[in-house]
Amino acid sequence: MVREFTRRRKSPARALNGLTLSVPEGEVHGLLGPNGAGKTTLVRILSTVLLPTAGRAAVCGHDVVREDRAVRRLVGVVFGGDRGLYTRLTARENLEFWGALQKVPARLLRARSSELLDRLGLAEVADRRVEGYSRGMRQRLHLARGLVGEARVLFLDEPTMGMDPVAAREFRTLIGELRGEGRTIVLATHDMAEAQALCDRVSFVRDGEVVATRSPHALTDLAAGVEFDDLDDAALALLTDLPGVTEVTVGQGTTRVRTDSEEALSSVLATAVGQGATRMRTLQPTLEDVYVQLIGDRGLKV
Ligand SMILES: Nc1ncnc2c1ncn2[C@@H]1O[C@H](COP(=O)(O)OP(=O)(O)OP(=O)(O)O)[C@@H](O)[C@H]1O
Repeated sequence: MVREFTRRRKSPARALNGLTLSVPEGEVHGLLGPNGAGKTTLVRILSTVLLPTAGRAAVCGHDVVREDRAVRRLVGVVFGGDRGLYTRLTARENLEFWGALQKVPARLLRARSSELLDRLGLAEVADRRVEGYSRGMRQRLHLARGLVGEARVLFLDEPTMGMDPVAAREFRTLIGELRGEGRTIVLATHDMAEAQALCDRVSFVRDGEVVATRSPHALTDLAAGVEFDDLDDAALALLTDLPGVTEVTVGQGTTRVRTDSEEALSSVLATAVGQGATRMRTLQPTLEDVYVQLIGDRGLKV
């Protein structure tokens, strides 16, 4: 899929540059990538608020352009931060407003709003204006809003942004529950631990393209590495030249070698042992290591 934004006196900005992605029903799929990679643009197209410049996308078999009404009935969108809530209304009024827009019949809407407010721990404050809510409460209300139309597919764009750790953990538990109900969830996040904890698969997005899609477990294999205590220069030179070695760093008395596969890691181990290495530790890579390896440092600094 391609999406361009026209700019004054400049060539158009290409937010999506031939991005291809397929998410099976019931999966929690993470979108990871630096600022400006195109994650929000993708979520906006899939939730029908933005048209693609070229290419096609479908949600549960419905084309997001030709069958936008059907898609809107199926999806819920939850943005992080303060976007999209009416702060002068109460939580209940916000939900009833959004539900009415989604054409949920009035009686059902009242019952569903109460149920959601209860489920998300907002029952006691349901009739207070949202302007007095903490960020965590607002985020939970956002999630309720995404669910008021009984969405089968949820798009969450940095949903725990700015939440304190306890609120974020509670929120993740909720997302786990929603997954348990068989909903499909697409989660754009900058939080590696969050992606690792929640996602069945993650896609790394860079410059409007998907650079890799794997399970968090398989992705961390990508960045597999090992640390040696006692390597001489000859051994170092041999290791550096092995296929699949992506990084060799020498620190105080230790050498870290990272590879792009388990296979490459095996040949690193065999070579190092052949060169007399005796002390070694495997490095447990995190998604953050993979992110830096695939995307570079850029995204983490912003
Ligand atoms: N309405 C717009 N007008 C012009 N350019 C836009 C518009 N929306 C997005 N872009 C550009 O498209 C690119 C992708 O932006 P997008 O918001 O999709 O990235 P993102 O991956 O969600 O980033 P972040 O992590 O910061 O939310 C950026 O270069 C951005 O400047």
